[in-house]
Amino acid sequence: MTAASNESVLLRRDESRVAFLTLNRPRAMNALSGELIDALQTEFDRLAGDAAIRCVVIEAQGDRAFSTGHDLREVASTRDYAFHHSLMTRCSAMMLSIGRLPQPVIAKVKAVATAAGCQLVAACDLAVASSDATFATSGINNGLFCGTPSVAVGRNIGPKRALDMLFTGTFVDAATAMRDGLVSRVVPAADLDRETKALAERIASQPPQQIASGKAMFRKHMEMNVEQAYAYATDYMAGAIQREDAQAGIDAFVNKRPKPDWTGK
Ligand SMILES: C/C=C/C(=O)SCCNC(=O)CCNC(=O)[C@H](O)C(C)(C)COP(=O)(O)OP(=O)(O)OC[C@H]1O[C@@H](n2cnc3c(N)ncnc32)[C@H](O)[C@@H]1OP(=O)(O)O
Repeated sequence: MTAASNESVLLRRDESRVAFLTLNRPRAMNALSGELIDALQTEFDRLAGDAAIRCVVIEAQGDRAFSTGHDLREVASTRDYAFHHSLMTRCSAMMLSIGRLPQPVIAKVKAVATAAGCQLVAACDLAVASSDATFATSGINNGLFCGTPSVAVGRNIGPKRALDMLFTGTFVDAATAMRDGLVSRVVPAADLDRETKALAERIASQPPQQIASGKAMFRKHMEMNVEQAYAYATDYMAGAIQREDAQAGIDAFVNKRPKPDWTGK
Protein backbone atom coordinates (compact mmCIF):
# COMPACT_ATOMS: atom_id res chain seq x y z
CA MET A 1 0.00 0.00 0.00
CA THR A 2 1.41 3.42 -0.94
CA ALA A 3 0.22 6.91 -0.09
CA ALA A 4 1.91 10.21 -0.93
CA SER A 5 1.47 12.75 1.85
CA ASN A 6 3.02 15.64 -0.09
CA GLU A 7 5.87 16.35 -2.48
CA SER A 8 8.89 16.55 -0.20
CA VAL A 9 8.08 13.56 2.00
CA LEU A 10 6.42 10.37 0.80
CA LEU A 11 4.72 7.89 3.09
CA ARG A 12 4.59 4.20 2.24
CA ARG A 13 3.17 1.54 4.52
CA ASP A 14 3.26 -2.18 4.09
CA GLU A 15 1.34 -5.13 5.48
CA SER A 16 4.02 -5.81 8.11
CA ARG A 17 3.15 -2.69 10.15
CA VAL A 18 6.18 -0.72 9.00
CA ALA A 19 5.91 2.86 7.72
CA PHE A 20 8.54 4.17 5.29
CA LEU A 21 9.04 7.95 5.08
CA THR A 22 11.01 8.99 2.00
CA LEU A 23 12.90 12.30 1.82
CA ASN A 24 11.94 13.36 -1.67
CA ARG A 25 14.09 16.25 -2.90
CA PRO A 26 16.73 14.30 -4.82
CA ARG A 27 17.69 17.23 -7.07
CA ALA A 28 18.74 19.20 -3.95
CA MET A 29 20.38 16.11 -2.42
CA ASN A 30 17.37 15.84 -0.09
CA ALA A 31 18.27 19.09 1.66
CA LEU A 32 15.94 19.80 4.60
CA SER A 33 13.89 22.78 3.44
CA GLY A 34 11.44 24.29 5.91
CA GLU A 35 8.65 22.67 3.95
CA LEU A 36 10.30 19.23 4.22
CA ILE A 37 10.92 19.72 7.96
CA ASP A 38 7.25 20.63 8.48
CA ALA A 39 6.15 17.65 6.37
CA LEU A 40 8.23 15.27 8.49
CA GLN A 41 6.73 16.79 11.64
CA THR A 42 3.22 16.26 10.26
CA GLU A 43 4.00 12.62 9.51
CA PHE A 44 5.54 12.03 12.96
CA ASP A 45 2.50 13.58 14.65
CA ARG A 46 0.23 11.32 12.61
CA LEU A 47 2.31 8.17 13.21
CA ALA A 48 2.50 8.83 16.97
CA GLY A 49 -1.20 8.00 17.22
CA ASP A 50 -1.21 5.15 14.72
CA ALA A 51 -1.28 1.90 16.69
CA ALA A 52 -1.17 -0.13 13.44
CA ILE A 53 2.40 1.05 12.76
CA ARG A 54 5.08 -0.61 14.89
CA CYS A 55 8.28 0.68 13.29
CA VAL A 56 9.26 3.65 11.09
CA VAL A 57 12.03 3.78 8.47
CA ILE A 58 13.36 7.09 7.14
CA GLU A 59 14.88 6.67 3.69
CA ALA A 60 15.87 8.92 0.81
CA GLN A 61 15.02 9.29 -2.86
CA GLY A 62 17.86 9.14 -5.39
CA ASP A 63 21.38 7.76 -5.26
CA ARG A 64 23.37 10.88 -4.37
CA ALA A 65 22.41 11.61 -0.77
CA PHE A 66 20.46 10.65 2.30
CA SER A 67 20.40 14.39 3.08
CA THR A 68 22.84 17.32 2.94
CA GLY A 69 21.24 19.25 5.80
CA HIS A 70 19.48 22.58 5.73
CA ASP A 71 18.64 23.95 2.31
CA LEU A 72 21.39 26.51 1.78
CA ARG A 73 19.40 28.26 -0.94
CA GLU A 74 16.59 28.84 1.54
CA VAL A 75 19.10 29.83 4.26
CA ALA A 76 20.72 32.32 1.83
CA SER A 77 17.37 33.83 0.83
CA THR A 78 17.21 36.15 3.87
CA ARG A 79 19.25 37.43 6.82
CA ASP A 80 16.13 37.83 8.94
CA TYR A 81 16.91 36.47 12.45
CA ALA A 82 13.28 35.54 13.15
CA PHE A 83 13.10 33.51 9.93
CA HIS A 84 16.23 31.53 10.82
CA HIS A 85 15.19 31.10 14.45
CA SER A 86 11.82 29.72 13.34
CA LEU A 87 13.48 27.33 10.87
CA MET A 88 15.91 26.01 13.49
CA THR A 89 13.17 25.78 16.14
CA ARG A 90 10.97 23.69 13.84
CA CYS A 91 13.92 21.51 12.85
CA SER A 92 14.95 20.89 16.48
CA ALA A 93 11.35 20.06 17.43
CA MET A 94 11.11 17.65 14.50
CA MET A 95 14.35 15.91 15.56
CA LEU A 96 13.12 15.65 19.17
CA SER A 97 9.84 14.12 17.95
CA ILE A 98 11.76 11.07 16.73
CA GLY A 99 12.79 10.17 20.28
CA ARG A 100 9.23 10.75 21.51
CA LEU A 101 7.53 8.52 18.93
CA PRO A 102 6.31 5.25 20.44
CA GLN A 103 7.68 3.35 17.44
CA PRO A 104 11.42 2.75 16.94
CA VAL A 105 12.72 4.87 14.05
CA ILE A 106 15.43 3.55 11.71
CA ALA A 107 17.49 5.74 9.35
CA LYS A 108 18.30 3.87 6.12
CA VAL A 109 21.38 5.65 4.82
CA LYS A 110 22.97 5.53 1.41
CA ALA A 111 25.47 8.01 -0.04
CA VAL A 112 25.98 11.31 1.82
CA ALA A 113 24.51 12.29 5.20
CA THR A 114 25.86 15.65 6.29
CA ALA A 115 25.08 18.56 8.60
CA ALA A 116 21.40 18.37 9.63
CA GLY A 117 21.20 15.23 7.45
CA CYS A 118 23.78 13.64 9.75
CA GLN A 119 21.81 15.04 12.72
CA LEU A 120 18.73 13.24 11.40
CA VAL A 121 20.68 9.96 11.36
CA ALA A 122 21.92 10.62 14.91
CA ALA A 123 18.40 11.48 16.12
CA CYS A 124 16.98 8.13 14.96
CA ASP A 125 16.93 5.16 17.32
CA LEU A 126 18.83 2.95 14.86
CA ALA A 127 20.68 3.55 11.60
CA VAL A 128 21.50 1.03 8.87
CA ALA A 129 24.15 2.32 6.49
CA SER A 130 25.19 1.17 3.08
CA SER A 131 28.91 0.33 3.18
CA ASP A 132 29.60 3.20 0.75
CA ALA A 133 27.72 5.83 2.79
CA THR A 134 29.62 8.81 4.17
CA PHE A 135 28.90 11.08 7.12
CA ALA A 136 29.93 14.61 8.04
CA THR A 137 28.96 17.77 9.86
CA SER A 138 30.38 19.77 6.98
CA GLY A 139 28.64 23.11 7.47
CA ILE A 140 31.98 24.59 8.49
CA ASN A 141 33.27 24.04 4.93
CA ASN A 142 30.54 26.44 3.79
CA GLY A 143 31.15 28.94 6.60
CA LEU A 144 28.66 27.70 9.24
CA PHE A 145 29.46 25.63 12.35
CA CYS A 146 26.79 22.92 12.70
CA GLY A 147 25.36 24.05 16.06
CA THR A 148 22.14 22.08 16.29
CA PRO A 149 23.59 18.95 14.59
CA SER A 150 26.32 18.97 17.26
CA VAL A 151 23.67 18.14 19.91
CA ALA A 152 22.58 14.78 18.48
CA VAL A 153 25.91 13.86 16.88
CA GLY A 154 27.81 14.75 20.08
CA ARG A 155 25.52 12.53 22.13
CA ASN A 156 25.95 9.63 19.67
CA ILE A 157 29.71 9.66 19.30
CA GLY A 158 31.10 11.69 22.20
CA PRO A 159 32.77 15.12 22.30
CA LYS A 160 36.22 14.37 20.84
CA ARG A 161 35.04 12.58 17.71
CA ALA A 162 32.16 15.04 17.27
CA LEU A 163 34.38 18.10 17.56
CA ASP A 164 36.86 16.54 15.12
CA MET A 165 34.02 16.21 12.57
CA LEU A 166 32.58 19.65 13.42
CA PHE A 167 35.91 21.51 13.23
CA THR A 168 37.26 19.79 10.11
CA GLY A 169 34.10 19.13 8.08
CA THR A 170 35.67 15.88 6.89
CA PHE A 171 33.55 12.96 5.71
CA VAL A 172 33.94 9.63 7.51
CA ASP A 173 33.09 6.29 5.96
CA ALA A 174 30.39 3.90 7.14
CA ALA A 175 32.86 1.65 8.99
CA THR A 176 34.09 4.65 11.00
CA ALA A 177 30.51 5.80 11.66
CA MET A 178 29.74 2.30 12.92
CA ARG A 179 32.83 2.20 15.14
CA ASP A 180 31.96 5.61 16.59
CA GLY A 181 28.31 4.75 17.27
CA LEU A 182 26.61 6.98 14.71
CA VAL A 183 25.12 3.96 12.92
CA SER A 184 24.07 0.60 14.32
CA ARG A 185 24.62 -1.63 11.25
CA VAL A 186 26.60 -1.46 8.01
CA VAL A 187 25.56 -3.66 5.08
CA PRO A 188 26.63 -4.03 1.44
CA ALA A 189 24.87 -1.49 -0.79
CA ALA A 190 22.99 -4.26 -2.61
CA ASP A 191 21.52 -5.51 0.68
CA LEU A 192 20.47 -2.15 2.18
CA ASP A 193 16.76 -2.36 1.29
CA ARG A 194 16.37 -6.01 2.28
CA GLU A 195 18.37 -5.80 5.52
CA THR A 196 16.59 -2.64 6.68
CA LYS A 197 13.17 -4.10 5.90
CA ALA A 198 14.04 -7.32 7.75
CA LEU A 199 15.21 -5.34 10.78
CA ALA A 200 12.06 -3.18 10.78
CA GLU A 201 9.81 -6.21 10.41
CA ARG A 202 11.52 -8.02 13.26
CA ILE A 203 11.00 -5.01 15.52
CA ALA A 204 7.39 -4.70 14.31
CA SER A 205 6.76 -8.32 15.35
CA GLN A 206 7.77 -7.69 18.99
CA PRO A 207 5.26 -6.81 21.75
CA PRO A 208 4.48 -3.18 20.89
CA GLN A 209 3.72 -1.77 24.34
CA GLN A 210 6.98 -3.19 25.70
CA ILE A 211 8.90 -1.71 22.74
CA ALA A 212 7.25 1.71 23.11
CA SER A 213 7.61 1.96 26.87
CA GLY A 214 11.12 0.48 26.70
CA LYS A 215 12.17 3.09 24.15
CA ALA A 216 10.82 5.92 26.30
CA MET A 217 12.47 4.46 29.39
CA PHE A 218 15.82 4.04 27.60
CA ARG A 219 15.78 7.59 26.19
CA LYS A 220 14.98 8.99 29.65
CA HIS A 221 17.58 7.06 31.66
CA MET A 222 20.32 7.99 29.19
CA GLU A 223 19.98 11.56 30.50
CA MET A 224 20.41 10.43 34.15
CA ASN A 225 23.43 9.51 36.26
CA VAL A 226 23.93 5.77 36.74
CA GLU A 227 22.32 5.59 40.20
CA GLN A 228 19.23 7.48 39.05
CA ALA A 229 19.12 5.36 35.89
CA TYR A 230 19.14 2.08 37.85
CA ALA A 231 16.42 3.36 40.20
CA TYR A 232 14.29 4.48 37.27
CA ALA A 233 14.84 1.25 35.29
CA THR A 234 14.10 -0.82 38.41
CA ASP A 235 10.69 0.84 38.83
CA TYR A 236 10.08 0.45 35.10
CA MET A 237 10.92 -3.29 35.12
CA ALA A 238 8.74 -4.03 38.15
CA GLY A 239 5.83 -2.40 36.33
CA ALA A 240 6.60 -3.91 32.92
CA ILE A 241 6.55 -7.45 34.37
CA GLN A 242 2.90 -6.93 35.35
CA ARG A 243 1.85 -6.27 31.74
CA GLU A 244 -0.22 -8.85 29.86
CA ASP A 245 2.34 -9.50 27.10
CA ALA A 246 5.17 -9.98 29.61
CA GLN A 247 3.05 -12.38 31.68
CA ALA A 248 2.02 -14.35 28.58
CA GLY A 249 5.54 -14.44 27.10
CA ILE A 250 7.22 -15.54 30.32
CA ASP A 251 4.48 -18.12 30.97
CA ALA A 252 4.96 -19.55 27.44
CA PHE A 253 8.71 -19.80 28.00
CA VAL A 254 8.45 -21.44 31.41
CA ASN A 255 5.82 -23.93 30.22
CA LYS A 256 7.57 -24.62 26.90
CA ARG A 257 4.66 -23.37 24.81
CA PRO A 258 4.92 -21.41 21.55
CA LYS A 259 5.15 -17.63 21.84
CA PRO A 260 1.72 -16.02 22.25
CA ASP A 261 0.23 -13.46 19.88
CA TRP A 262 1.16 -10.13 21.47
CA THR A 263 -1.84 -8.09 22.52
CA GLY A 264 0.00 -4.82 23.13
CA LYS A 265 -1.29 -4.80 26.71
C1 LIG B 1 22.49 24.19 11.80
C2 LIG B 1 22.55 24.02 10.36
C3 LIG B 1 23.06 22.92 9.84
C4 LIG B 1 23.03 22.73 8.38
O1 LIG B 1 22.50 21.74 7.95
S1 LIG B 1 23.65 23.92 7.35
C5 LIG B 1 23.75 23.10 5.81
C6 LIG B 1 25.08 22.52 5.75
N1 LIG B 1 25.16 21.64 4.60
C7 LIG B 1 26.20 21.73 3.81
O2 LIG B 1 27.06 22.58 4.02
C8 LIG B 1 26.29 20.76 2.66
C9 LIG B 1 26.08 21.49 1.37
N2 LIG B 1 26.39 20.60 0.23
C10 LIG B 1 27.66 20.35 -0.15
O3 LIG B 1 28.63 20.82 0.43
C11 LIG B 1 27.84 19.50 -1.38
O4 LIG B 1 26.63 19.46 -2.06
C12 LIG B 1 28.27 18.05 -1.07
C13 LIG B 1 29.73 18.08 -0.54
C14 LIG B 1 27.37 17.40 -0.02
C15 LIG B 1 28.19 17.21 -2.36
O5 LIG B 1 28.94 17.84 -3.37
P1 LIG B 1 28.71 17.41 -4.91
O6 LIG B 1 28.65 15.93 -5.02
O7 LIG B 1 29.76 18.13 -5.72
O8 LIG B 1 27.25 17.92 -5.29
P2 LIG B 1 26.79 19.43 -5.57
O9 LIG B 1 27.01 19.74 -7.00
O10 LIG B 1 27.38 20.35 -4.56
O11 LIG B 1 25.21 19.34 -5.24
C16 LIG B 1 24.29 18.78 -6.17
C17 LIG B 1 23.06 19.67 -6.21
O12 LIG B 1 22.47 19.63 -4.91
C18 LIG B 1 22.41 20.95 -4.41
N3 LIG B 1 22.61 20.88 -2.94
C19 LIG B 1 23.41 20.05 -2.27
N4 LIG B 1 23.35 20.29 -0.97
C20 LIG B 1 22.48 21.29 -0.81
C21 LIG B 1 21.98 21.99 0.32
N5 LIG B 1 22.36 21.65 1.58
N6 LIG B 1 21.09 22.97 0.12
C22 LIG B 1 20.67 23.29 -1.11
N7 LIG B 1 21.09 22.65 -2.23
C23 LIG B 1 22.00 21.67 -2.07
C24 LIG B 1 23.53 21.70 -5.10
O13 LIG B 1 23.34 23.09 -5.06
C25 LIG B 1 23.44 21.13 -6.47
O14 LIG B 1 22.36 21.74 -7.14
P3 LIG B 1 22.49 22.13 -8.70
O15 LIG B 1 22.67 20.83 -9.43
O16 LIG B 1 21.21 22.82 -9.03
O17 LIG B 1 23.68 23.02 -8.83
